[in-house]
Amino acid sequence: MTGPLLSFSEVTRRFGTVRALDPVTLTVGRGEFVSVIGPSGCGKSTLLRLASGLDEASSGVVETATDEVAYVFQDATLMPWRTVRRNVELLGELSGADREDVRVRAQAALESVGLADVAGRLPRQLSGGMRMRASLARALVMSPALFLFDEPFGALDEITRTRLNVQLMDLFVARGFGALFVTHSVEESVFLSNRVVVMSAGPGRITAEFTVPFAFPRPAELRYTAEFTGLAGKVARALEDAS
Ligand SMILES: Nc1ncnc2c1ncn2[C@@H]1O[C@H](COP(=O)(O)OP(=O)(O)OP(=O)(O)O)[C@@H](O)[C@H]1O
Repeated sequence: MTGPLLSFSEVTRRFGTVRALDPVTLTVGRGEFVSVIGPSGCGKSTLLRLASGLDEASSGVVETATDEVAYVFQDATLMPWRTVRRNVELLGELSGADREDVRVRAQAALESVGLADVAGRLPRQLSGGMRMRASLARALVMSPALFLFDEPFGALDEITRTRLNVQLMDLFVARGFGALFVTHSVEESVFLSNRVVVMSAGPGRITAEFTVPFAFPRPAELRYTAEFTGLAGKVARALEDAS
């Protein structure tokens, strides 16, 4: 299939008198990782809700070229009484897929996020980073074509976050999904993305867009190179201008 996986064409969203989004035009291609960065309240979560169908645009058109969409939140939202494995199997179970097939896919997803050894534990027996990896594995079971991420690593410490960035990038390279990734971290956005979109608030609109030229897979050390810090500096300046 050709054409973008996700597209916003001149999309606005109003809540009463609040203009949450001014016309926003944005696409995510197949196998493309796009980050959205912007000050609090600029409409990032609104964009994701529109993309997922949880909310409707006031005007303009939102189109997704796939039904296989996964939504990953900052809160891992695991069921506390289910083991990690049973949590990871949950979406497969709910989809009515064959039990054995779900078990095999869950095992593969657990292995791909490095949680196979702790699959028998309950969520409260995991660290915050492990819980987020379990949340990712649960989404991966459905092999989504499009991932929507709402600040998935925002609550984690810097070292864990950096590790999970590398792990997510590896998954992106291996699985080739498209992603719309909301973050407050400039470094994270540049490290993960093909493209970084900067939004400003009041009303939310796109004020800058950067193409990230580094080839995948990207080594963690990329962050310390002059090319990386130079581009991150440009994104940071655009973010300051937007705030
Ligand atoms: N259901 C709603 N009712 C009224 N106003 C809303 C609603 N949802 C969002 N808004 C408003 O729309 C604007 C954008 O909100 P949104 O949550 O998309 O911002 P955000 O960029 O994700 O913020 P943050 O970075 O703080 O999570 C804000 O002004 C917010 O108050």
